[in-house]
Amino acid sequence: MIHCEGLVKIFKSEDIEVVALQGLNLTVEQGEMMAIIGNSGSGKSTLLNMLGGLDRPSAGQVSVGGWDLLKIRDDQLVEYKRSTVGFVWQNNARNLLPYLTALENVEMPMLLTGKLDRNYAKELLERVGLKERMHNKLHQLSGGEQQRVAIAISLSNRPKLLLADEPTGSVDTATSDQIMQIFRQVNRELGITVVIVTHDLTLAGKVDRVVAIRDGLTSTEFLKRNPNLDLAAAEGLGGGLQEVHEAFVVVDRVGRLQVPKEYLEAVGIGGRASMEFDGEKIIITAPKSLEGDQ
Ligand SMILES: Nc1ncnc2c1ncn2[C@@H]1O[C@H](COP(=O)(O)OP(=O)(O)OP(=O)(O)O)[C@@H](O)[C@H]1O
Repeated sequence: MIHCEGLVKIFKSEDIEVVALQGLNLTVEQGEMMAIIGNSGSGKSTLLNMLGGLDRPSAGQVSVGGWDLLKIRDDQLVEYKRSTVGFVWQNNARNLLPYLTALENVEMPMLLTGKLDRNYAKELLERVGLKERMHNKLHQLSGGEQQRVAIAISLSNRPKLLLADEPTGSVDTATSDQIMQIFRQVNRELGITVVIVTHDLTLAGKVDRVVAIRDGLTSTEFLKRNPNLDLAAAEGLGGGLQEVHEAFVVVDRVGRLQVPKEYLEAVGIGGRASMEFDGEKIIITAPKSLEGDQ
């Protein structure tokens, strides 16, 4: 569904250049539900904006569902956004119109694309558990309910890919669980690929695969130890990333990998390292010739 290779995004202003993505590789299979984690400034939102067609990459390869997002023309980009992706943000005010009802809010993007389907809009609101509230105005709904309307809106164009940027950032734990359950259902029942960007490690513990981004590159990948483990069981384990997942370092096609800074500092590696292969393990140490200087 998603394929990024050597993806680069550079922001340029007057005389400053920020390299937000430095050659990022990422593959997401159709029908996957996965999370992307990383510290503030690591490039998560930049990546999501590229995938959502909200911003253009500077270089590298990025394709989503057969669309080449580097070469895509502006008119094709409009079609891509209409037909392929749905977006959920932390700040749902960006998606919603307060003076309209929940149902009218879901119908609005359908009206704009000339594809009004009231029954489908109602079905989506039922899917997110708002059957009884669909005729309420937005300001009569709680923050969590509004976020669920935002999810229904993101599905109104029948996307193949749902992108969520900190979707539970401003709701309580119970609502956050409810939202994750909705994502899981949408993923399983409608076959929509779901990519969630988050800081929240307990949230990340509830998906099958987590990819960590550091300095605009994928660094570590966490895979669920037991893919059959359901959400409730994962919660019983604390739902944390380490309990549920096993961590792997990401090695790209040409053999590059990121060694965590703490490890490098602990063994005193600066600009160079020695590497040995003992037939089984690859051992990276501080350069032999410099050992005396450490
Ligand atoms: N429009 C922009 N112009 C200039 N620099 C930008 C722009 N957008 C992002 N950046 C820079 O790119 C880098 C990555 O930012 P990004 O927002 O993708 O990080 P993030 O991981 O999503 O962070 P957060 O979790 O705080 O949202 C940061 O150094 C940021 O300052």
